[in-house]
Amino acid sequence: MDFSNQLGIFDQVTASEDRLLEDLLPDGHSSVQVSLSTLQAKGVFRAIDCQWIEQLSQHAGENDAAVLMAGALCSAYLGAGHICIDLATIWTVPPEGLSVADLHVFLEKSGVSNIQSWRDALAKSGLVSEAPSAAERPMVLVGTRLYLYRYYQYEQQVLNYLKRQFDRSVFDVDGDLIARLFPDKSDKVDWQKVAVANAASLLFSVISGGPGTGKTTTVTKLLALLVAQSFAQGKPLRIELAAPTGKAAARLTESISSAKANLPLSDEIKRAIPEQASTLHRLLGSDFGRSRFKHNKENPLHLDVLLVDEVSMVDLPMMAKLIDAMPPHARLILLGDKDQLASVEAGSVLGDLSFGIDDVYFQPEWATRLENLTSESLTPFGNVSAPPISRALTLLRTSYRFNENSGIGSLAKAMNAGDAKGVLRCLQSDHDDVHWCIPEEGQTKADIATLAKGYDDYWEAVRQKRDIAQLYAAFSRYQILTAVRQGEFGVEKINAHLELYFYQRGRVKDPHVWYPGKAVMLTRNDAALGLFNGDIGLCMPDESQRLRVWFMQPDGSFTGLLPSRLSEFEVVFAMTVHKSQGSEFDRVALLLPITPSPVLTKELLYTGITRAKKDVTLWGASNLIRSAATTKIQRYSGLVDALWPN
Ligand SMILES: Nc1ncnc2c1ncn2[C@@H]1O[C@H](COP(=O)(O)OP(=O)(O)OP(=O)(O)O)[C@@H](O)[C@H]1O
Repeated sequence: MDFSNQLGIFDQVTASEDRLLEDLLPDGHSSVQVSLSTLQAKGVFRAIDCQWIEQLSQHAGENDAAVLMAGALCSAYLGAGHICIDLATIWTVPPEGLSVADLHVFLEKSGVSNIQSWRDALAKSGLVSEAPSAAERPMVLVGTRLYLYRYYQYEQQVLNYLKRQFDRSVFDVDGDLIARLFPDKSDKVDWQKVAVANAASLLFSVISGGPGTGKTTTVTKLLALLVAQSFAQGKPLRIELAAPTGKAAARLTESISSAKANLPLSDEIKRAIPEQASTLHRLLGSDFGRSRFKHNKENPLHLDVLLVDEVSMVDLPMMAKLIDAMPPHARLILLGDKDQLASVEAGSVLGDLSFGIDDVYFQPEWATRLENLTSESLTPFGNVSAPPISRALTLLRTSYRFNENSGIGSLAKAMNAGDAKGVLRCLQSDHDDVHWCIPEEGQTKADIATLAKGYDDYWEAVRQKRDIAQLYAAFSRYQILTAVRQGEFGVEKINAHLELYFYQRGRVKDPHVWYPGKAVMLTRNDAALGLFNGDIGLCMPDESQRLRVWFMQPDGSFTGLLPSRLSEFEVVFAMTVHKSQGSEFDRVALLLPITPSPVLTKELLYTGITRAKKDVTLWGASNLIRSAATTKIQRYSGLVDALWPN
């Protein structure tokens, strides 16, 4: 039951005052229920967290407030993207909306006087198993970390897979072929070449890099090397390409096919490198509505090599299921930008895997092996304290899209480094490709007319009834990105204002119905239509003048659907930065709210800025930009400690 609805005044109370509220609640409710309801009203817990705890206490008979409070925190943190909670961390870094003092009052009321007593209560509970016990209980305790059982299992699946890879033997790699693929020599280390030699040596590898660092170029050469080696051995490879969203899959298809054209290899080898990428859901055989995929340990994927792009968007459950479905002999190559926002759902797998890679390179003997294969000077990068995971990782460190003088490149670099002064300096400089719009004193609304201007070309294409491919191209050249969903500067209001503005300018006849040029984004996967959350559709008449919503397929073709067939979607002249992951646009307008928000982090701004290929305009006040640049997202999991022990 949601007690907080009965007591709106909870919003106002602090932990020390909520004792009074016990008198207001119906008889028979314990102080833990009061605390949970108070914390729900404060936004620390969601209704679902409290319901879960109520079930645990009613059906499993758990009455220990220390356990129930920890369970609710575990559930709430999962909702915020964490895989687990750490009792020791929470003790000093309380959840958003609570002071340390308040948290301690709540915990004391739950019988917790220190971290050890909290841990002891959990260890004693019948609801908690203590690792390495395999007992299946709702929660698992590992040191001071507490997991919901299923998430502990996901993490273990990933860790066990990685540990198996660390023990595997290393493949022979054709160094001459690598030299052919990378004919150019320079004084600096060619990290693309190193990445190819590294990934070709292993069954599991990660290639990470910022925008334009040549991830696709590199991986296309890697696939070429693997194909050429397999031809030499007379064993053709089954290669599959995948990405988390339809858009990202379409982009991977496009980039692989253009990168292939430049390969200095025979047509036979080029033909054997596939171009067609699918979504991870489709690859695994999504059984929409069920959490289990058709492909799993019992029914593994039929492939020898799997390349997954945009891995920063892959959450922990999806990664665990993917790994589960990999045949033991097959190679898994993960590609992505470790510094981008983590997945919408729980975990930050790519960030955790590549946690120390900025500073830690390879174990010395591995650096020597790669040096022999590539003729690159890698000895200086040998590091005795590099953990086994470091062997699987290569970071591409040079951007070929943004040179030293590029505004976007410099802005992204400063943001990524958390260098607030550098960010502001870059915004104030006279780079052609970076613009800064500062809200005026007292401004409460976004400047819709200026934001809308970026769509002039698109509306012209709509007016001229250009074909859908041209329309799509025009739409993809510009995008307004918002940091938040709600409020005057949130995506919902901005889209509503934009539609109204387009209506007032005569571009839209009636914004309340479907109209030519309406742009929508699906907000749910739709198995029947073969469409995915995040897919973008543009409304235009077909040959018989019936309005249809056109979606681009991963192969670049278009499917037109009657608008009535779409159920869950939203207008997408503006989209959130989260939804823009996996896409790039020539020009981006990145709109920040005018009041501080916890979502304003360096990862969010970095992701938004790097969606722009040619031009970015940042709308926001300097204090918010400064604070975002120095705020880093932290997602708790056990992966970093397990993989990067030093
Ligand atoms: N070693 C190189 N030398 C010169 N140009 C390169 C090199 N590697 C990549 N490029 C060029 O840089 C651009 C970006 O390369 P690529 O698309 O492979 O990067 P990416 O990291 O996949 O980019 P994205 O940010 O779009 O994911 C392409 O035009 C590519 O041809």
